[in-house]
Amino acid sequence: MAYYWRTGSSEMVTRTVDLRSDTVTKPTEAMRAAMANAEVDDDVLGADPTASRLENEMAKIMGKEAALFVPSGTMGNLISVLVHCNIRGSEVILGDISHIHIYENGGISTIGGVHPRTVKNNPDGTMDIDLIEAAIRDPRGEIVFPTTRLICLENSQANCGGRCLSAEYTDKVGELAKKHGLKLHIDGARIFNASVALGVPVHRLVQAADSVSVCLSKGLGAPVGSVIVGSKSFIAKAKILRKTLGGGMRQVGILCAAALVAIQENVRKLEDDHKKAKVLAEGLSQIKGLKVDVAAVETNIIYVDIEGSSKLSVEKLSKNLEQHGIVVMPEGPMRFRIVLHHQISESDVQYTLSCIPNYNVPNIWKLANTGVLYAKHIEETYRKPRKREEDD
Ligand SMILES: Cc1ncc(COP(=O)(O)O)c(C=O)c1O
Ligand SMILES: C[C@@H](O)[C@H](N)C(=O)O
Repeated sequence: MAYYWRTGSSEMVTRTVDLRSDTVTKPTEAMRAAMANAEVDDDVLGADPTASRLENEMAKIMGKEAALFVPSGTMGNLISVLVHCNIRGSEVILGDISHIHIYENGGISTIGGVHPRTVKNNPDGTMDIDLIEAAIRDPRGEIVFPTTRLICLENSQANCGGRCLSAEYTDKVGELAKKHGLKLHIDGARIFNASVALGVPVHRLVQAADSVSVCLSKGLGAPVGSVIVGSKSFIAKAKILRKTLGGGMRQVGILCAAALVAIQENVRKLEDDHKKAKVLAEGLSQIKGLKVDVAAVETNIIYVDIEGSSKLSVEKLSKNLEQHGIVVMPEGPMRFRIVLHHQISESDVQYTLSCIPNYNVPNIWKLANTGVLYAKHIEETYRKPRKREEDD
């Protein structure tokens, strides 16, 4: 949605700063060109050549034997859990605020008949390893207990604010899984964000995992899709389940072509997303009535709490921001979420801050030493009609 914001003069300024999620990016010109020229074939009857290229590329990058393109991260997680837990009465251990448990309609249970066993997510995105071990069912109790078959991690952990799980922590969970004959799946919707933030290659971060679901449509900026990676035999079973769920698609190379561009062009932009998130979090933390844990902002996600004493509310603040063309994701009456992505520029960050009530502009100077644009530039930038920006 484009918003009109009347400036002091007669011009109208059209500007949208969409901070709801990193799923909102629009395909770049390069992605659109790749889609238009994609080599395609029927990916159900055989193999779409562009889909195969993407799958081979992703398997290599993630250090796994094979990969499979799927329409969404939700389907990627569902397929992975159901392949690992293909026996009735299976149970999966996962975080109590993990995406699989909170935002996927309970699909592992409603469709897969898999029982979730939650362990509390710590603020840093981890689950205590001793609590994971304590949650593993004792096989001697089989007459009353489900059977634990899988542990799921999420890296970065979105509901904890995009916190990153280290390779060492993941390895420890992997060792625990092996010790008990379990499998390990990682919801790696934003695994590339974690990799860049930690300075650890993705294949190292997921080394201990039997399967990973990687979103192409988030920070990587592809218009659609995810990829699951794992062993050849895992992917063979996943492919059948994908078809069962209706995820087998025909000339899917059109979507995979954009994803290949995303991998080539956007991984290198993630560090900037994280920097902008930090600057924005820093600026927000200085605003009376808002609470932000700046230190906890490790990647591209910021959670903002409105203090009870403040006259602000999420409803009021969102309305105010929307009048300036800025959209955020409400997470409750006094909490909202902001997610940075490659189509949010540094000046968008400063513009957002300058549109928040109680924000005293001089603070921007304080932020200036973080290499952020000056208030004057904002004045110039937002006071004249802007050209349509394709690739910010
Ligand atoms: C951590 C995490 N996992 C999985 C998903 C599901 O991805 P999708 O929206 O493509 O189904 C999301 C959502 O965006 C997510 O944030
Ligand atoms: C809302 C949630 O489902 C989505 N994964 C996001 O982060 O935007």
